[in-house]
Amino acid sequence: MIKISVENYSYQNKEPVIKNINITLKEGKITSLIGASGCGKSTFLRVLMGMETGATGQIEFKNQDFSFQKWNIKQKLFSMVPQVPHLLPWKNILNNIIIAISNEKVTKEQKSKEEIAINALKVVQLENHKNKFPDEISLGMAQRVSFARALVLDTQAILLDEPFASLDAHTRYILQEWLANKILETNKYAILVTHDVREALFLSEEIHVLKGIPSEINKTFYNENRNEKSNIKTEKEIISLIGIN
Ligand SMILES: Nc1ncnc2c1ncn2[C@@H]1O[C@H](COP(=O)(O)OP(=O)(O)OP(=O)(O)O)[C@@H](O)[C@H]1O
Repeated sequence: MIKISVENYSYQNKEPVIKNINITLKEGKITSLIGASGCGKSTFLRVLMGMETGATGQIEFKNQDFSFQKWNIKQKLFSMVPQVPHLLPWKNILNNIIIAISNEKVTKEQKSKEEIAINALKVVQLENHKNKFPDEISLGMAQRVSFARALVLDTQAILLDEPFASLDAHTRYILQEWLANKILETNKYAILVTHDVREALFLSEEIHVLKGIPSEINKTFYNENRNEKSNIKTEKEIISLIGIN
């Protein structure tokens, strides 16, 4: 498991945005964070990515403690799938993946960066489209490239910042199922930030509802039967807790 504790984070000495968010990620499972717009969900992921510095708290993984004071963008624990794919329009799909590992060292025994990237494209079933450019593929395909870019880094955990929000219902459903299976098969850890209560109930076994600024965990739901359709009562309770900021 990965134990995460963000005690405090504020932007440029302003009021704190996050206060005492403690969560534990479990292998092969997706943990969801849900909360009103502006409550600090993306900030939380950015702190974990090392994109925002100055947070206090720590991360514990395999009996090793990592303090946020020493945390930075070069950490190998987390990679992120953002809300929109942010592909480089002048590079083809393959090179959009390769660039994600451009700073990684490839040892003699390892495969070439191209092979690593092609394997990631196979996982998202896009290897036949590797020579296409971002404007030649659909949004759903671009989002799969974005998943491949996170997978290629082979980090322990994947942070998902509303990755399905801009997709049509059909593509969203297919990618959601695919994602849940991938996390399970590869024994990775994952955090999903979403506004969509049904998505959280469909994909995750633990759902934390955040509230307030600075945001704190208001309530945690344990959703052991995540695939069951009988979640309407829980769905209504979560919606009533989210409120607005
Ligand atoms: N770069 C920044 N500098 C200063 N304040 C920021 C910055 N980014 C976000 N904030 C503030 O931090 C708070 C949390 O923002 P954040 O984007 O993390 O919320 P969120 O829960 O992800 O919102 P949404 O669901 O709308 O994406 C907000 O009050 C926002 O205005």
